[in-house]
Amino acid sequence: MMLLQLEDLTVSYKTREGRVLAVENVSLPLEEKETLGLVGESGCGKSTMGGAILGILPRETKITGKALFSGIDLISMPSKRLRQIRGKEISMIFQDPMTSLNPVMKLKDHFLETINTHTDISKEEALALSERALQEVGISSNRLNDYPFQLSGGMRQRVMIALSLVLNPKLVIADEPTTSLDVIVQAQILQLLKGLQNKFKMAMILITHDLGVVAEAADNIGVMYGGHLVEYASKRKVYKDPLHPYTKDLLASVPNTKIEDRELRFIPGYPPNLMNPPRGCRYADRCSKAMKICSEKTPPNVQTDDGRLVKCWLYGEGEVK
Ligand SMILES: Nc1ncnc2c1ncn2[C@@H]1O[C@H](COP(=O)(O)OP(=O)(O)OP(=O)(O)O)[C@@H](O)[C@H]1O
Repeated sequence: MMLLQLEDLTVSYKTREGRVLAVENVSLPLEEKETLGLVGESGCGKSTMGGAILGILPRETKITGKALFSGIDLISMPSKRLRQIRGKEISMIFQDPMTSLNPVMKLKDHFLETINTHTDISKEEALALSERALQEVGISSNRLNDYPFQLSGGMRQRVMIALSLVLNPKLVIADEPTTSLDVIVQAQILQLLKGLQNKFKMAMILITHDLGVVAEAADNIGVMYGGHLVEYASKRKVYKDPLHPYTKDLLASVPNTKIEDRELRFIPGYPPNLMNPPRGCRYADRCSKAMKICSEKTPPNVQTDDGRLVKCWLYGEGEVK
């Protein structure tokens, strides 16, 4: 069943210098229990999409379009109702657990706060729930009396995961959950997340600039560039047969130990400034396949017969949106 459906999601930040069009006309589905990997270079709008779904962007941010969660639109929902959903049905894990954990609060108080916001169970029950959540992430329950600084980076991220799972959400949005960790800990955390996701049957949006992370964990992949969703497909199709020139270039720029004699390429140029985005395709000035129309008109969202989406003039008019 469909858990989340984004429809023409558009987000612009208000700044003193003008509007920043961080996300434009993004539509995509997310099924129950699915992992969607959202990838792209820094500044392409990935975190903004997560923030829009969670309703945690600055107040003056303009959001249009829909984010239908079990059929109910989160974007137009009153903030009080959204607060009830956030932390319970949809939870989040951020890159740096130190900024999300309160340094002067013991771990148990973090858990109690989350649980008390959403349920009216007794303190004993809440503590028992917290202990179980900690054990799920491989941390001994006697750590509940510790402060965040008493834990290593990897353990703090485990605590964040336990906190995000404690109320059994339907969706977890994980924004660069392993980026601040060293490689071995990264792999462990990713494995832990996948294991818990299977066990608790939740869906996950995994936001990352690291194609290695999504190769490991995602079912479907959304590739973002300059605020646009330029490609959306199953992981297998994205890796085996990418359609968008940006996806191809991105894959070619990833070191792959399995293909030893391949030449690694980097993508020359820079992503566009979203304060004043170029007309047409955002990738046109870096794209080796660019045609005249690419810098004149925004490409359509082309829906392929096998359920993929690509936003590129190379694939014709498609279903023009
Ligand atoms: N609070 C804000 N006010 C104004 N502009 C913002 C704000 N947050 C993000 N932006 C801008 O919105 C665009 C998208 O940023 P976003 O953080 O969503 O991208 P990202 O792909 O998640 O990148 P990163 O991985 O670096 O966080 C960027 O141009 C960024 O500068």
